[in-house]
Amino acid sequence: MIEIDARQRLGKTELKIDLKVETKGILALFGPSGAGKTSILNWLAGLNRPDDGIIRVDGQTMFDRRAGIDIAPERRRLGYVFQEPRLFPHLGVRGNLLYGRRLTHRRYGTQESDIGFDWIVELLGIGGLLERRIATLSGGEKQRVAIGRALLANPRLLLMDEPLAAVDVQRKSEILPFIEKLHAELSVPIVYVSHDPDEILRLADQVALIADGKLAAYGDVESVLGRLDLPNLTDNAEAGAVIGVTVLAQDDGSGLSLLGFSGAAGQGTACGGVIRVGRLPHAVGQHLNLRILANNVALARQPVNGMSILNQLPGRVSQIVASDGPFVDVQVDIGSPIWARITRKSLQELNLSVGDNVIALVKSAAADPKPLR
Ligand SMILES: Nc1ncnc2c1ncn2[C@@H]1O[C@H](COP(=O)(O)OP(=O)(O)OP(=O)(O)O)[C@@H](O)[C@H]1O
Repeated sequence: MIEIDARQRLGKTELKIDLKVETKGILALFGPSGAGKTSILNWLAGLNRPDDGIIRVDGQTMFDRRAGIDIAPERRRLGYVFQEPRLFPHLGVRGNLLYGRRLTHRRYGTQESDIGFDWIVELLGIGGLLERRIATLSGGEKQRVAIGRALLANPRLLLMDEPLAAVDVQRKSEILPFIEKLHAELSVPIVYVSHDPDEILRLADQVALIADGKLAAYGDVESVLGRLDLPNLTDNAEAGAVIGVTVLAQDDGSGLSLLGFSGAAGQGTACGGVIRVGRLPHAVGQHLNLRILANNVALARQPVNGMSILNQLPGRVSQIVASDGPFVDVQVDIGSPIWARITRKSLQELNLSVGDNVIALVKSAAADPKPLR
């Protein structure tokens, strides 16, 4: 369990967080630049001290202002991966990796790290780099070595501060699968800072949305990324919904993938269905998180003939949220809730109310699924 109940004045921002979460899987700290995400990570690491409050990890008090407890960073048994890999230039790849392990042995007297050297090297795909000098590595390779070094110190918790922020798109797609593998194959829980909704969609189990120094929302990926007010609370995230789907089939003829989703039990509404999207590289049977942006969903009263949109999903209107301006957001329960952003004029012309049956029209190109573990 990670327990944070602390506050700190940081320039103009008052960072004040009350958060208790299970240390399990990946907790994402998500939010716009300057929201306070890194400062929270630094509270956990002991690199930054709250003005008041407590920080506990798995029952051990790391910081308690009033009790005068402030465990030194190196005694907290936390791994830290920074935006820029901070490797020792003189040690080489093997030397950097062994440094983490030696440190653990010296500090905690363990004979052998819980996490084996060979296994980590294989998991991170860095076997071919062991004898290389740090200066000869690409940004993505350096970051993988930095992750390996942090893990070989046998941390109880791995802190990652936007580890993909400093690498280009190509490298990002090279490193992401390794972080997914860490999650799948290691039991080390991770606190992962990011402002990128795609990374959150792909990696997170739980999301704490931080905005202006406060916890604006906390929950699973579906509930946090599915918030209508997401654009107001983040830099760039559009409003939309996240639904869990399974790859049902690959249609080579049409170049499309068929994704199945199931209905929410006991709601008496639609019982799930199939969404067609552009061909995905995933195997049949794989579970994915599919994010459908509200701007990519239209509504109709009846099934529509002679139209380019392939996905016509029957559902029922469950919420209508008006905002300033010409648009309204309509939530439709197609088995899972999705959002459609339509004009106020269309809402009037369709004469829609909560409880009405509608067809949600979802463009195949709109979907951007991310694998779930
Ligand atoms: N030592 C400090 N003194 C004054 N202000 C600070 C200090 N450290 C951070 N801040 C301010 O506190 C706020 C939160 O910073 P923090 O780096 O935690 O945000 P963040 O969400 O991680 O942002 P980013 O994604 O840009 O790294 C910012 O407004 C920052 O300028």
